Amino acid sequence: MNTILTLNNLTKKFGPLTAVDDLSFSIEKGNVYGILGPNGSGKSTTLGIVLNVVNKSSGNFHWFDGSDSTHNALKKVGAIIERPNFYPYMTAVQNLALVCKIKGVSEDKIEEKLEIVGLKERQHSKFRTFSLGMKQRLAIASALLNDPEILILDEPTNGLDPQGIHQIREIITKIASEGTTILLASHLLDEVEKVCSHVVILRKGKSLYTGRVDNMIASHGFFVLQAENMEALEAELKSNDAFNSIKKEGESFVAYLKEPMSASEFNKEMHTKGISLSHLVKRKESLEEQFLEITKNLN
Ligand SMILES: Nc1ncnc2c1ncn2[C@@H]1O[C@H](COP(=O)(O)OP(=O)(O)OP(=O)(O)O)[C@@H](O)[C@H]1O
Repeated sequence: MNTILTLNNLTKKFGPLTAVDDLSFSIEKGNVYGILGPNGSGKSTTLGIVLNVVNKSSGNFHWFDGSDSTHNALKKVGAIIERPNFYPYMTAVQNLALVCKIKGVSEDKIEEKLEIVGLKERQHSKFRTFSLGMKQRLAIASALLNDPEILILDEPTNGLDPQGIHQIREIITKIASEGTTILLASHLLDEVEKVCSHVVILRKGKSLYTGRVDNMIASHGFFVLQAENMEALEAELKSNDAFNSIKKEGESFVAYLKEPMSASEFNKEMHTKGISLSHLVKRKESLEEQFLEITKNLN
């Protein structure tokens, strides 16, 4: 049984607004999935539906092979879709012990899970003394207490400082490397590129792209370039992090972008580096245009 979650033509309407529009994708075991889209694109609503807190309007979804009720299947799912909510005057361990009682799982795992999220040393500190990043990490430990098949996170790094963001991303990567499937919603392209193997890009509730992140990155387009000084151009392209690869084609270099960049941006950058381009053409696949349209609203 390798499929964790399947969505078929899932749709959610709030009055006249279609928040999730005919969405279909599946989640396979062992991968890290990102649902990427700007605010209001339907990420949280999608998560809410599959977690049984929002009613769908049409379409369907099922967990695992579909033989269990959603209610039972969700016992194998760990999810954080709201701000972590623990008792401020209780310690990390005491809060997790309470979660174990509520979920009906053994307290044996508390130490191991605190270790995974880097909170073992602070296990006896009261929740109210925790930074936002620590609170988020405790929430992850809490969601892991029943050894779920899949961990679901809604905007896991929202509001955190750069160090907190880095820690959370490292923890997600570590949990995934140990075999837990992950589904996270994010409005940050950068986050999805860093953490996820697969992505569903949403705009206005519709999926624009579903597939591997590396295939998506390969479709940012490419520049066809010539310069007065081709050696200087080649050296610059080789050292420029914006490109996946470069190749010589006739009199030109072809440079494949790994991140969105317009021709005029690149031209300006070359100009400031003293490289005068005599030929600059950008070619892009249609996905890239869709992608840029989404990402211009991000960050
Ligand atoms: N309970 C509700 N009643 C009416 N409209 C809603 C409700 N919940 C969400 N919406 C609308 O559905 C659309 C999708 O919202 P959703 O929260 O799923 O998007 P999102 O991508 O998660 O964005 P954000 O990151 O801002 O939460 C938005 O236009 C939102 O205003």
